[in-house]
Formats: sequence, C-alpha cells, structure tokens
Amino acid sequence: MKLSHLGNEDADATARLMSASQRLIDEAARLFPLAAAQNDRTIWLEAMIDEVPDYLYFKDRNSRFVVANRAIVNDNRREGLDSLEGLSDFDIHPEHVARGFFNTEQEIIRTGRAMLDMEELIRDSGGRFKWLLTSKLPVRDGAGDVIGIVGIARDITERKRAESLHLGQAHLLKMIALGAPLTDVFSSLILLIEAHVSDVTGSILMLAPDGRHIVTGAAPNLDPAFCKLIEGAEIGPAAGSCGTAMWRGEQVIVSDIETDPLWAGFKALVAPYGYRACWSAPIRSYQGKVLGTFALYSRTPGEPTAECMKLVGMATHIAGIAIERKEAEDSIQFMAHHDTLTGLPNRSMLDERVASAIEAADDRGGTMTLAFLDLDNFKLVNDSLGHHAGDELLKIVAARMLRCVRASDSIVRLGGDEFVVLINGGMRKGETVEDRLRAVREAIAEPVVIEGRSFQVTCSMGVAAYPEHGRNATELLARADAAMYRAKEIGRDAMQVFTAELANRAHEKLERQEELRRALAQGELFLQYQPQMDLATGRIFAVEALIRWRHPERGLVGPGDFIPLAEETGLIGPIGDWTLRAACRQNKAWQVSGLPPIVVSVNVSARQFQEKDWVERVAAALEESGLEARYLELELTESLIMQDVQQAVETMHRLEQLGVHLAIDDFGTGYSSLSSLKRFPVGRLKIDRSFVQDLPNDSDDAAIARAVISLARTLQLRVIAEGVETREQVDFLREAGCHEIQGFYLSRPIDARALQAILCIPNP
Ligand SMILES: Nc1nc2c(ncn2[C@@H]2O[C@@H]3COP(=O)(O)O[C@H]4[C@@H](O)[C@H](n5cnc6c(=O)[nH]c(N)nc65)O[C@@H]4COP(=O)(O)O[C@H]3[C@H]2O)c(=O)[nH]1
Repeated sequence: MKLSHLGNEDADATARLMSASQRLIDEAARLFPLAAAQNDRTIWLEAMIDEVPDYLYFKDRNSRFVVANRAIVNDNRREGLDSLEGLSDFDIHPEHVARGFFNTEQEIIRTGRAMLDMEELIRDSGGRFKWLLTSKLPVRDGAGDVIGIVGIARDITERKRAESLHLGQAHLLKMIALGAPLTDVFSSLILLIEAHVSDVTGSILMLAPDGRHIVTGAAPNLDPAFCKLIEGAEIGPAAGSCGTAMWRGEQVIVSDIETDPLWAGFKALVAPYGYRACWSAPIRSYQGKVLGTFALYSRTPGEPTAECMKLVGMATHIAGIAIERKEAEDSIQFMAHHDTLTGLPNRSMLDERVASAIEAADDRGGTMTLAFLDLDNFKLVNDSLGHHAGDELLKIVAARMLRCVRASDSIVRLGGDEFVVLINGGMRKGETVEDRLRAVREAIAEPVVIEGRSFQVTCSMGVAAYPEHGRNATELLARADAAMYRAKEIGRDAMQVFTAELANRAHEKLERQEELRRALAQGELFLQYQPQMDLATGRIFAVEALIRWRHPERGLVGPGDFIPLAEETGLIGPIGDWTLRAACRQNKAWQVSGLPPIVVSVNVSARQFQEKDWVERVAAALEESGLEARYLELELTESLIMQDVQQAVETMHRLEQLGVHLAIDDFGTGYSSLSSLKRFPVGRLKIDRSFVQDLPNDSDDAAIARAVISLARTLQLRVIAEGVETREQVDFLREAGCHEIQGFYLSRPIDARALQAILCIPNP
C-alpha cells in the first residue's frame, strides 16, 4: 500500500495500525493455527470444485442450492445472476424439468438412498440442449440425519450424439437390408444428418441412367418447388453444387451461392427459397462410379465444419450402399422375370402379362390374341452348328419378333425355342391380328447368317383369342398350345387357329393325363419282364423291365399308348421313378429268393434323363432296394443322347461311376456318328426290332444287322438283337457274331412270378 499521499502523522498512525494488525494476525495464527488452516482449506476446496468441469453442487432439504461450482453457474447464468445460492431448479429450468429434478431429490432425502448415473436432458442458458449423466447422494449430519443432497453431473452430450448417430446408422442399414424403398432410406438418412448439424437442409439427388441428367432422390425438408426445378437438369462443369459434383466426381463446396460462378446459371432459381450455401459430395458405387450426390443447403453463407463434412461422408457412403443394394435387387428381379439370352420376359411373367392383356381387352370391350410359337428346325441348328449358333439364332429371332409387334404387345420366351406372342388389340388401319402374326412368321423365316453360314428357320404357331377361345390365361395357353401341336402335325411352318375339334382333343388329352396320374397313384401300373439270353452259353443273364397299365375299363394298355403322353406332360418323371424302384426291388427279391443273380434292364426316357437330379434318383433306387449297381442296366435311346451329346456324356459318366451298366436301345434308328459312339461309356448296343423282323430274307436288314454287330465288336461292346421271333433269325444272328438275343422266340414279356419259374429252370 502506498502511503505517500497521506500526511506524515497520518502515515505514521497508519503504519503503526498496520504493524499492529500484522502482529495481531501473527499472534492469532500462533494461538489459533487450526483456524488458519481451516480457512485455507475452504479456499482450496472452493477453488478446486470451481476447476472441475462437471457440475458439482450441494442442495438443502428443500432442494435449494447451498453450494454450486462454476461449471453449473456458468451454464445457468441469467442476467444479474452470478451465483445459484438460495435458488432452486424452478428458478432456472422450465417447470416440468425442475419438477422432475425436485421429485428425485426429495425421494433421495426421504429414503436416504443415492441415485447414480441418471441420464438427464437439460437446456442451458444459451438455449443448447445438453445431456447430463447425474449422480445424487444424500448428505448426513453428525447425527446421521439427511441434511441435503450432493449432486455431480457430467456433460455427455457428445457421447449421446455419437450414440444416436450410431443408432441412426444401424437403423438405416437395417432398412436397407430389409429392402425398404429407396426414398424412405434417403429421407431417414437426411433427417439423421439434419438432426446432427444445425441449420442445414439435406438433399439426395441421383444420376439418371443416361449419366447426364439429375433425378430427385429425396429431400424431405427442401422446398418441393425448388426440388421440381432441379429435376431433369443436366449435369455439367458449372451446374450448381450437385450438378458439378456429379460431373467432376468430387466434392463441391459453394459457400456463397450469390457470388460463386458454379451457380451463375441457377442463382436466380434458388433466390426465392433463400438458400445461400450448398455443400455437395458425390455418392459412389463400390467401384467408384458416381451414382448421385448428397448435399446440405444453408440459409447463411459459409463453409461447413470438418465435423459436418465427416457426417456428409458417412451419408454418401450409406446412400451408395442403399443405391447399389437396390440396383442389385432390381437386376435380380429382372433376371428372375426375364430370359438372360434374349432379354425377353420369361415364363414367370406370362400369367401376369396374359391377365393384364385380358384386363385391357375388357376395359376396351375388345379382344386379345395369344400365339404359341415353336421354331421348326431349331434342334438341327443346335446339333449341327452347336449351342453358340443356336443361342445366336434365338437372339436374332427374338429381335425380329419385337420389330413386328407394338409396344403394347408382349413377347415372352418360354424356354428353348418356344415363345408366346400377346397381341393386345390396337391395330393399325386395315391391319388384322392375322396380318401381325403373319409378319412375325415372315420375319422369323428371313434368311439368317451365323458364323458365315446362311440358313432359314420357320416356325409353327398356334393361336387362341380372348374371349372366343378361352376366358383366362390357363385356358388360352392350353388352347394355343393345342393349336400349335396341330400346326406341327400338319407339316410345320404353319399357323393354326384353335377350333372346336382341337378343343375336344385337348379335353381328351387332359382327361387321359388325369387318368394316368390316377393310375400311378392307385397302383394300376405294373411291370412285365422279358428275358435276354447269351447265345454262347444259352444262359438267361438279364431281363428287360417293360411297363404295363391295367386300365379299369380298357384292360391291359401297352406303353406305346401312354408313355408319349407321360413324356409330353412331365408325368414321366414320377412314372420313371416308380419303374426304376420297382425293377430294382424285384431284382433284389429274386436274388434274396436264391435265384442266380441277373441284370435288370430299365428304359429311360429323354425327359427323365435330362432331369437335374436323375443320377441321384438312380442312386436312391439302388440304395432303397439294396440292389448292387452292377445288376442294373439303363437303356438309353440314340435320339435321347443326341439331344445334348455333351450333357448326356457327362451324365453317362456319372452313372458309370455309380457302377450301373448302360446300353443304347434302338441302335441304328438314330444318327449316332461313329466318333461320338466312341465317347459314350456304354457296354451294349441293342439292334432295333425293325432290322430284325425281316431277317434273314431282307438283304438290306441283313446288311444293317451285320454292320451293327461288326461295329459293336470293333468297339468291344456287347451286342443284343431284340424282337427275335424265329429259329432262322437266331441262326442268322449267331452266325453274324451277335452275342445276345431277346424276343418272343425266347419268351414274351411276362409277370415277375412267371419269370421266376423260367429262371429256376437250369440252363441247357
Ligand atoms: N413284335 C415283337 N415285339 C417284341 C418282341 N420281343 C419284344 N417285343 C416288344 O418290343 C419292345 C421292346 O422294348 P423297347 O424296344 O425298349 O421299347 C419299349 C420302350 O421304348 C417303351 N417302354 C416300355 N417300358 C418302358 C418304361 O418303363 N419306361 C420307358 N421310358 N419306356 C418304356 O415302350 C416300348 C414298347 O414297349 P412294349 O410295347 O412293351 O414292347 C416291347 C416288347 O414287348 C418280339 O419278338 N416281337
């Protein structure tokens, strides 16, 4: 203290007073050292609690602040108020918030139990929301009575933000995984970002499939009128923030729309909406392709914070995942409903298309026409020029058909070389449905050049019209199908419209199909067996299983009367399975009854053989019956193998690995080439009955039979002649070197029991 301005006397007096005071303090400190320390401790304690960034306070039994540290005072500072002492929460928080705090505290005071780690949301004096993690504990006096509470609260706003962001992200990913609509995912994403960045409005724009124009994705809080203005705009080197970001494939931060040259052409558009800054970042695919943009608009000019751009980064990442997932889903959908080769709708779309064509016809009070179409010589192209050429042909045919119909018509590929054309009515002036279908047929028949070769394919077409020939998709399809079969029957390259006579036939066919299905279910089918003999030993070494139908009215029906229908309708699958199982079971039963083991030979139809799990079914039949594979032979026809040689050879190898024998039935009637025959893992050739029946007198048949026998012997295959009826035939075949015979000469096909009797007779 400076005393120079005082008079000397005053100064002396003052100096004396000061020195006396100092002595007094020193003396007091000497006499009462504890009080001084106590005083210091209070100061330190106050300083200490003021330094703590968490809220720390003590409240009395009425929940009034007695002590409050600087952190809580600062956050609740009101004008003219720099301490909370004597105040309650009702003085600084809204009533409902304060009431909550008050009730909690009164509960603690009443029960004497602490409440720890409570999450509380408050609004500080600056209006900011804060999340607090609060613990409140009772404080007791020396007698153990609760005199108030001490509270400590930590600001966990940042943690809560991170948590809510995390939850938001998880929710979005779940939406994406569950296939929520893209606009819903986008809207939720934008709302999430908007909740975490103050005073911004988000928008997602997509790049149109042409890669040049903008399509709105979502912008739940952006002015809809402004969104409309952006829709369809072209991207470019100076096309606002988003159009430029898509064009450049990089982030574009425009801090002032009014002055930035990128917005020069658009600022007038945006002005009425008040947006002044726009920060945009591209949304990319996993491979880096630009799919769209995520943008934030602000009504005040400026740059985004690093934190904000981090969120934008997260948003573009999630939006990218959502778009890609949607694209993948769309392409799976497309693939499921379209044929990959031609791009035409596939069978799964047929019913839907027919139904909507019928609906449209009803609305117009008009008609619609359905044409079933099958290429006539497609197999030949496939077999002679290979699958690649076949595929090319189908693509060309599909494109030509599309050229002949209107956008409202449909062309569906059913599979293979089968198509359906739906004509929806609306005709050009003077044009009829027949004209349009004729145009389709003529377009198909135009010469085609594939791999340097020029050729021509025709088609057979069956036509049914709504409502004349059928009232729904099933009826119309069945009738057009029936008409198409008729077109094939009358010599192909034809168009046949459905008629009443065809209706009867189709009806009959349906009835017979049902009958056959019932026959299988009710055990009307059974097997007969025809023995096969080794000419060298005279031993019956095998039997052929032949299917029969004991029809309740028609009596015994031979396979020729129902196997083709079974093949056509797919019933051959279950029927073939039944035959295979029954034959294996019977053969095993003969063995178990003590008969010498023989091979059972089972006929396989093409459709059966082409089924994906055919080999597994054979294995299952063996397993189920307990028959060893070497006692089963499968008879495949030449034409079956020739339908798809590569696939057939593969299946044959798998069957060979199982241990079953393979034979080629009806040999000589098909067109197996020598070279392909070498590739087949078969053990036997069967000379077709047609070449045997006129032996030995017909010189052509005799020549063929000799050729087949010598071919088989050269390839080291066994050879069997079927349909052998006479002694002369046997002599001829023996002399020609044939190994085995089967036919009426030995025995007609007979029941298992009768065959058992033959097998019991000792070999001659
Ligand atoms: N004229 C004459 N005929 C004889 C003689 N020996 C046998 N046959 C007949 O010739 C056919 C031989 O069967 P396939 O060529 O495999 O020809 C079979 C076979 O392709 C098919 N088939 C028979 N059973 C089945 C089967 O279970 N599944 C399949 N997918 N087709 C079968 O039906 C065709 C006809 O069978 P079936 O009517 O039983 O006619 C049998 C048999 O009864 C003979 O000395 N003279």
